[in-house]
Amino acid sequence: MFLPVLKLNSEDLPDRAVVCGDPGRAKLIADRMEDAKELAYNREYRTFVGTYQGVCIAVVSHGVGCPGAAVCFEELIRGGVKTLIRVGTAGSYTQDLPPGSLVVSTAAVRTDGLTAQLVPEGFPAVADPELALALYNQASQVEGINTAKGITLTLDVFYNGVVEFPHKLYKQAGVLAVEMEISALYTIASLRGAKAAAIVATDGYADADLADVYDPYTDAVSKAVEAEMDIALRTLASL
Ligand SMILES: O=P(O)(O)O[C@H]1O[C@H](CO)[C@@H](O)[C@H]1O
Ligand SMILES: O=c1cc[nH]c(=O)[nH]1
Repeated sequence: MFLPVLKLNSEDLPDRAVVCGDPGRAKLIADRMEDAKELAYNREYRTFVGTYQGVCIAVVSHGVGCPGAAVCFEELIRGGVKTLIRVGTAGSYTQDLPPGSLVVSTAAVRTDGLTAQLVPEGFPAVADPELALALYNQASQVEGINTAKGITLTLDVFYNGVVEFPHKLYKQAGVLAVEMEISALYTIASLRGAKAAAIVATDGYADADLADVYDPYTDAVSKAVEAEMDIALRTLASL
C-alpha cells in the first residue's frame, strides 16, 4: 500500500516506530541504529528504517502540532505499525522537573483542536499502560537524569496570543508538562488498535510566555534528549 503523505510503501515499514517532531532529530535517532536507510522525506515527514539490538525499527518525524502529526500517525498505523513511541520536548509545570528532566506521559489532557474533531469530549487520551511502564523502566535505569511519569497536556499554542491559557489550573491538578502532539498520538492509537507511549525532555517552564523564555539549546536539555532517544529505541527493541 502506498502511503501518500509520508510517500512510503507500507511493505518497507516494520511493526514498530519511534516518532519525533523534528526531521533533524529523526536523523540523529537513525544514526544510533545499524544500517539505517532514509526511505522518504516529504514535507515535515522524514522516514528512516534501521536495526537496533537486532530489531527492525522505523524513525519518522511528524512536525509541530496535532493536525500534521495525526496524518503521520494514521498513515503509519495504516501501513502496519503497531507500536509507536514519541520522543519529544516539553515545558515543565513543576520545579521538581527542571530543564533536562524526562517525563513519560501516561495520559494527555486534550486541550488541542484536532482530537475534538475525532472523538467526543470525554474520551481519554491514554498511553498503552504496559508500553508506558516499559518506557519508564528503561528511563529509570539512566543515571543522573531526573525522571517521572504522569499526565502531560497537549496544546495547540506555542507563543501566546491575547487569550490567557489556564496553566495554573492544570499545574494545581498535577499535570507535569506541556507539549503539542501526544493527545493526537494516544487518541489515534486507541481508535486504530495500536499501542503508543511517549517520553519528553523538559526544556523550560511552560507557565511563562515562551517568547521570553524558550531556550532548548542547553547542555542539560541536549543530554536528556540524547538519553530519551536511546531509551525509546531500547524499549522498542525489548518488546
Ligand atoms: O520536540 P518535539 O518533538 O518537536 O516537541 C515539542 O517541540 C515543538 C515545539 O517547539 C512541538 O512539536 C512540541 O510538542
Ligand atoms: O510545546 C512545547 C515544547 C517544548 N517546550 C514548551 O514549553 N512547549
